[in-house]
Amino acid sequence: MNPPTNTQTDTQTETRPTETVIFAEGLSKQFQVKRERVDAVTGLDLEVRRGELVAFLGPNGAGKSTSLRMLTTLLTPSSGTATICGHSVLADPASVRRRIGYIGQGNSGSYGQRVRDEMMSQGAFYGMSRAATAKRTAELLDSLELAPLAKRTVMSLSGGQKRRLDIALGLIHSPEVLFLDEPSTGLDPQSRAHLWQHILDLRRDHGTTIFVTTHYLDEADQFAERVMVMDHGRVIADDTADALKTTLAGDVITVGFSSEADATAARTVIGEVTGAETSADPGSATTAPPVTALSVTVQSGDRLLPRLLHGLDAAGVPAVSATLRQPTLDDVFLSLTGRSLREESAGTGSAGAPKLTPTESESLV
Ligand SMILES: Nc1ncnc2c1ncn2[C@@H]1O[C@H](COP(=O)(O)OP(=O)(O)OP(=O)(O)O)[C@@H](O)[C@H]1O
Repeated sequence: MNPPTNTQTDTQTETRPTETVIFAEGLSKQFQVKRERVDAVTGLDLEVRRGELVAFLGPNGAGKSTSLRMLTTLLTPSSGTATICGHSVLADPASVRRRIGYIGQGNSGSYGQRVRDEMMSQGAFYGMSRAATAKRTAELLDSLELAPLAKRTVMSLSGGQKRRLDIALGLIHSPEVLFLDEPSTGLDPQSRAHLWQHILDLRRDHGTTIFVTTHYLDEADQFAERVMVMDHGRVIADDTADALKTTLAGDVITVGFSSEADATAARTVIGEVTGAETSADPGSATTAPPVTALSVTVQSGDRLLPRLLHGLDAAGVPAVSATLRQPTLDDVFLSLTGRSLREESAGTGSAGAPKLTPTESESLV
C-alpha cells in the first residue's frame, strides 16, 4: 500500500480534498524503560476516509494514545509512515498540525487565564484574526455550554467543565480532522450526551473526520460507523460495530432449569438443536427457580430460541426461563482475546508494562 500522494497545493487541498484523510502504514513505537523494551504500537496500518467517525477501542496500555500521538506529530514513530490529509507527520508536521485538532487526556488550559481569554490565545496561536477567533469562540462557548463560565478562570472550573474547555480549544481553528483521546472520561451522563451531540453535529455540518479513543463501549457502538480494536500494540479487528458483533460474537441464549438433573439432560438437547457447546451460567446459581441455567452462543438466536424450547419440551426437560441477549462489543473483544474489555479497562492495565508520564508535550500549543 503506497501512501496517498498529495500533488495539490495547500489551497487546492482545501477545495479538492483527497479522500484518504488519515493514512498509516507499519507505524510502530518502542519505548525503552530502563532495560525493558515496550512495544507500544506494532505495525499499525490505517486508512480513514474523509468524514468517517472511527472509534479506537482497547484495554489500558493497548497502544491507543501512543498511536494518536504519532498521528498528531506529538511523538516520533520508531518506524513506519503516516500522512494526514496527504501531509507526512515526519516531513511536514506543520501542515499536519494546521489541519488537525487534538484533544488529549490532559488539560490544556492555563490555570490563571479566564476561559474566553484562553480561547482567544488559542486562536492567535493558530494565526486566526481577532475577529474570526472572537466569532468562533462565541459559537463554541455556546454549543459546549461554557458561555456562562466565559469570565471564570480555568482553575475555578469543575473537571467536566475543564474537559469541555479542552474540546473547545481543540476546535477553535475548525480542523478537518479531529483526534480525541477519551473525551468523555470523567463527564457525567448528561455532559457525555452533549459532547457526543457536538461531535456528531461537527461531522454533519462540516464533514469533519473524527478519530476517537474511548473506554465506553456503548459510545463506540452507538456513534461510530467503524470500530477498530487494539490489543498489545496491534489492531486485531476493524469493521462496523454490527459486522464485528455478527461475525465475531453471536447471540447469547440463556435457559433456566429447576434442577441440576434437568440441566444435565438439557445439555444434549441444546447441543443437538444449536450445534454449539453450552456453558453453565455462573450468575444463575440460586435456591429459587431457575436453580441453574445454561448459556449458548449462536447466530440468529431469535430464530433458534423457539426451536430450542420446543426440543426441550419434547425431551421432557422443560425450561423455566429463557432469555436472548444481543452481543455487545465486549463480547467481540472476549471472542478475539478470551478477555473482557470491560474488566481490563476498569483494572490497572493489560500490557504489563509501566504506564509512565510521557516526556513529550501533550499539547499542540
Ligand atoms: N513515554 C512512555 N515511555 C515508556 N512507555 C510508554 C510511554 N508511553 C506509553 N508507554 C507504554 O506503551 C504502552 C501503550 O500505552 P498507551 O498509553 O498508548 O496505551 P492506551 O491504549 O492509550 O492506554 P489507556 O487506555 O490506559 O490510555 C503501555 O505499556 C505504556 O506503559
